[in-house]
Amino acid sequence: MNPNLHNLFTIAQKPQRRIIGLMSGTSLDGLDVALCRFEGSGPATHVQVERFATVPYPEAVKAEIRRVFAKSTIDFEHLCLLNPWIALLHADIVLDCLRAWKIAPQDVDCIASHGQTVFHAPKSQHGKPNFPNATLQIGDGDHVAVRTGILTISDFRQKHVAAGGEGAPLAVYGDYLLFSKAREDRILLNMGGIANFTFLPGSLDAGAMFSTDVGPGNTLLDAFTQLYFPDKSYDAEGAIAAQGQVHEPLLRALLDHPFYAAAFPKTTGPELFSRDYVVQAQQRSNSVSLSPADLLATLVEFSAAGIVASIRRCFPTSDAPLTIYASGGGMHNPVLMKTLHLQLPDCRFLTTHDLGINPDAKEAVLFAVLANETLAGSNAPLGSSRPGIPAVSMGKISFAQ
Ligand SMILES: Nc1ncnc2c1ncn2[C@@H]1O[C@H](COP(=O)(O)OP(=O)(O)OP(=O)(O)O)[C@@H](O)[C@H]1O
Ligand SMILES: CC(=O)N[C@H]1[C@@H]2OC[C@@H](O2)[C@@H](O)[C@@H]1O[C@H](C)C(=O)O
Repeated sequence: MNPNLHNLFTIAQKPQRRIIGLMSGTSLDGLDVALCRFEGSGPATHVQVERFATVPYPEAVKAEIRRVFAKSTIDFEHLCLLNPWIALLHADIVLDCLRAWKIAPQDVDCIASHGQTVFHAPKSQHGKPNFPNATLQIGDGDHVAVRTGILTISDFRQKHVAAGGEGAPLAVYGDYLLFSKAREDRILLNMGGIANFTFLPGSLDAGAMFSTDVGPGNTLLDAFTQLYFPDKSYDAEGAIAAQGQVHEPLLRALLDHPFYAAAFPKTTGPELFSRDYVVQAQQRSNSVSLSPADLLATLVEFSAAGIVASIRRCFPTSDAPLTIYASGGGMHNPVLMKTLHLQLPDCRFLTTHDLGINPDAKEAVLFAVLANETLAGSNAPLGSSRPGIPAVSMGKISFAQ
């Protein structure tokens, strides 16, 4: 047998596995690195996050990624160069973390590498009838594996698309395995660049659960903060937005898009929710000369409105109090959180910390869960398939040798 396959077989059969989950999201703030210890798989998955770090990207790295990120016209050579460059950057960050944590690479069984999304194009967004759903993540897995010497599973989204999904959100698979609870309906709300949520029914019925994007989380807040305040990458604590007033006509114009009426599950990205999107809404609502504070206040309200409307669509009346477990950078924005509290007064807000997972680490952990399933789980982590949520295992395997 090829020794690589023998090694894979051995890892798959171990009672415990150490997997590093890597996530670099749409905010381009840095790489999340979660060292996880797994026991079991499927509904019997038990995960402990042994170490976690967010390693911020230097401005120069952000600038390189921004040259291709969510743009329909790019320098193609630059995209080609970024594919291995990002992989090597991520590999070196892993090696640095392991050194700092005093853990040898040989003591890690696998890296689960999301890579960097550079373009997301579900059919609903690209609108070209002869082309399928598509999404592109770069940061080649072979480069991560060879540089670190650690077996790497990467490029998780392509199988989802190939099997009928939009390539996102993949959170539903991990959320179901880690956070479902009998007799308790749960919402797992992640507020990254894009906001999404997973509904986990207390019935544990795999056919009833789903996750969906709901619109922008922080992406527009970051984009306009960076435009007006070039020395800031985001509006820390919502300090600028807190000084502004919501402009209602602009808010209505922002919400006037077919994405909001489309059925669940659905996905989106900064390709749609861009500066242009806001400028066009400003033109339609005669609000082009809004102050930065009023614009940011309106954009916070816009993010909150997408989240609230989607949750209300699932739960128009709240017979029993619904618990929302928040994660992602938006939970650190008090203005956004206050708006959500006000508009969902019947919901109880906790964070995934209350479920044993650091909310900043959650997405990186979810990719480690997907890798654990690919190694040791079944072919169908959810046990049943529903439109847009195919029952498939995900990720491509790269051997280190
Ligand atoms: N203290 C804070 N105050 C306000 N906003 C914050 C704070 N901390 C983080 N954020 C916001 O969270 C963002 C980062 O969130 P996160 O890391 O969850 O995004 P991501 O994983 O890149 O996105 P996605 O989940 O869409 O891929 C920052 O860019 C910023 O907008
Ligand atoms: C194409 C892509 O990278 N989508 C991300 C993005 O960031 C948040 C939201 O948009 C979500 O759909 C997805 O990531 C999470 C981790 C997911 O797949 O569940």
